[in-house]
Amino acid sequence: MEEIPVRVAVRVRPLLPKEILRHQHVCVRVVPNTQQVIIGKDRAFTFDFVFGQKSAQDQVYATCIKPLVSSFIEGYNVTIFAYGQTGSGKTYTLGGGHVVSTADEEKGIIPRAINEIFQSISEHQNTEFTVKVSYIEVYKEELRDLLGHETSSKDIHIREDEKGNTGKNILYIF
Ligand SMILES: Nc1ncnc2c1ncn2[C@@H]1O[C@H](COP(=O)(O)OP(=O)(O)OP(=O)(O)O)[C@@H](O)[C@H]1O
Repeated sequence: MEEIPVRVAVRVRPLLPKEILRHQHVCVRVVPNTQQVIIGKDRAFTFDFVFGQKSAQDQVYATCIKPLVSSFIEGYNVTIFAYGQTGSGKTYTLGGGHVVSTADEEKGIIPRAINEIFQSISEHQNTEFTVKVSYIEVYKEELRDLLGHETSSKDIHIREDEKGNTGKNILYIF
């Protein structure tokens, strides 16, 4: 992947059944064969990646996440985050919801990336790996450990070290 530090992907989600029942309509149009969306009649915006209503989870993963996971496996720091108003599809795209019961093709970024990381680990028999995971919710300035409900929010700290890495004093869950 080309050396661009930040890339932005936009994904348009389909209308939900309740929105169809209320006769709501989609106001964003993806221009075919471009990375452009048009809002309303003529307000065009260009992004690094654009995914339309019919885009599949594997398409999103293969296009903009897989190359980052490969870089991560090679030792680079990588951040992927979803941003958008409530109900816009962040959880769906990240696939952090009911992962265990989700059909394979519906799985989002997190389970796909985890699979790929462990697949890569299993292919490197002579190397020792340590995988640490933390899953923290930040809500109204409060931190919550989503993997350990008994952890008090007071015991979780986000700190930055001299190299700008966060996580050194953050709570790790093994
Ligand atoms: N690409 C998609 N295809 C089909 N359904 C989708 C898609 N994106 C989102 N949805 C559905 O839209 C609804 C809202 O999505 P989701 O819960 O992911 O939003 P969110 O941005 O995480 O919201 P919040 O910020 O409130 O947690 C869910 O029912 C989800 O299944």
